[in-house]
Amino acid sequence: METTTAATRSLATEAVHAGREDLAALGLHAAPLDLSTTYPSHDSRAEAARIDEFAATGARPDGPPVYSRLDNPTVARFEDALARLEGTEAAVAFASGMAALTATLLVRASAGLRHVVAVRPLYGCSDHLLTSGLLGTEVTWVDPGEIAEAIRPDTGLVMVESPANPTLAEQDLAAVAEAAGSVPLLVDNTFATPVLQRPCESGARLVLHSATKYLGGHGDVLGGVIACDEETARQLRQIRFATGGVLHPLAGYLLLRGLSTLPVRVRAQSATAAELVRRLAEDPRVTRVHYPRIGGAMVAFEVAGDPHEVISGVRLITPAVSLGSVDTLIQHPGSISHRIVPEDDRRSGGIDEKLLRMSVGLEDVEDLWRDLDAALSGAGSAVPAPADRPAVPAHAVPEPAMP
Ligand code: MET
Repeated sequence: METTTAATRSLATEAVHAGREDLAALGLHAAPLDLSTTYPSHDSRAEAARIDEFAATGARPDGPPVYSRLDNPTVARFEDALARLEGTEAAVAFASGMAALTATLLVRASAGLRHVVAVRPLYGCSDHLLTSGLLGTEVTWVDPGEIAEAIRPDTGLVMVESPANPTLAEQDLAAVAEAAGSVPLLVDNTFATPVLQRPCESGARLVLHSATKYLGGHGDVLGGVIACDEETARQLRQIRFATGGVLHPLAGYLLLRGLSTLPVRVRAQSATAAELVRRLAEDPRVTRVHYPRIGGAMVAFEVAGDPHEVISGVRLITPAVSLGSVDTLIQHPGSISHRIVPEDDRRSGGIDEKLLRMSVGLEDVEDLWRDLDAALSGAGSAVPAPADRPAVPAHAVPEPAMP
């Protein structure tokens, strides 16, 4: 049931082996980290030919690399592994998820297809990039049922995020792909990860990840990636070379390592999230809980009281934007992740001002619940801000008991 269409090996096996098949033959166990920005060659005729070939096709150059804005072997390992997990022919990595989305929009706009049809909510900065028209694109925001009728001759992309940031609203991806017809569908799969959902199996042509989140998994690497067919990957590589939004090789190294534990992290974090959802749903201090049918480690909930008091009250849970790390994070989308989206647009995307978004980590569920329970009661709301705080240990909340 976990097999990908591209291989007979299970997802768990691919997570630890994909992108590393040549290591034993190289006499290596861990993937090498190649930090070279440039590569020596006495054969400039051959280098010229490789550059010509890349400019003409966007295919990954054969032979020795030329320059790291064009191609990097460590990043390529991460790309190969992610493509395998998503069941796509290729993947192209970028400096961030926003760089990945930018490159996708530029690929389509450079073909004269500047119009995008999109469904709210999306991650706040994705919404902003489309709404602002910063890249010369134009967006039509629609309900899922209106996609087909919104498509125009110059529509280059249909975009959805499912489960969506921050409400966890889900789309029927097969129905959306059907409605998109011949227009490529881009699905932001950051929240689900390929462990829970592989959008290309439902007809999506491109899958976007903020690799910063679950793929990296430890809150210490910024990156983005598009998984897609090789023809699209070639266009994305050409845009990446021209605009320079490359992933750093150290980030590529960390992301490849992060993929090894992605299936176990997602499963363990999802089990804890499901238990927290059960408790939140029964709690009178919580007016609504959002949790997707496919599961996952993201939980969103609306509180009866002041959501800012919950943020100020957590002690074990980190009050910070971002998600997908081994530790639990909580944030107020109206103030941070979706602040850049105008309030009316937030509302039309179902983002209530009482909504909190929590990314559940690998801590013990009882420790998390104790912290959340205290924060919901406003127990920590009287604690002064760090600058005014007397010299007490930062971890005044008891350390989690070890089993
Ligand atoms: C800069 S705000 C958001 C970062 C991240 N994409 C999130 O949704 O948390």
